[in-house]
Amino acid sequence: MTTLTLELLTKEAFAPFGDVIQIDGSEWFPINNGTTKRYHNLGRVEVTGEGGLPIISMCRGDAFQLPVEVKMLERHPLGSQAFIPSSGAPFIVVVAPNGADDKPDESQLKGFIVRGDQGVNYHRGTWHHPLVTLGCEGDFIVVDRGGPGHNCDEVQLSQVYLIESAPALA
Ligand SMILES: NC(=O)N[C@@H](O)C(=O)O
Ligand code: NI
Repeated sequence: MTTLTLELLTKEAFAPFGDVIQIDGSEWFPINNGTTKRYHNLGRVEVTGEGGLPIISMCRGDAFQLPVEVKMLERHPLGSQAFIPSSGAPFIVVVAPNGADDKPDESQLKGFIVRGDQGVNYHRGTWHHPLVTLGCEGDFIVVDRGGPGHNCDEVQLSQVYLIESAPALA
């Protein structure tokens, strides 16, 4: 068993894996006669494959408590997948680049603690752990691919990675 240390989520650190959907630090322009700030194009929705279409869903994640065991990762080969908190719950994101064997490169496994005002948009094919809402139940808006075809590869990791702590959230 190996300890996985979480880091705070930043756009830069997450860039190889996807987009960070947040207002803080993002550019905006005025719309609606100046009464609304539009934070435009914070994430790229990708949909491929015959009959695929972008859909909007919601998820209610159970409250996980530390320590959290990471035993598997998944990826969606046909589309991106975004999780945007709608109830302000923090969550844990675990990602890995693809390895030469077309499985997660565990040597580059990364874990992030995500504030309840940050969302993530996994690029198509990014290896990630399913939703882990931390400390309380959490509601999320999910934007991903609907339609026919196989769109979820799951892989058991070579060992269990243990998340025992998380940095304090600002
Ligand atoms: N399938 C689904 O809605 N969620 C998972 O893909 C996940 O990443 O949590
Ligand atoms: Ni997923």
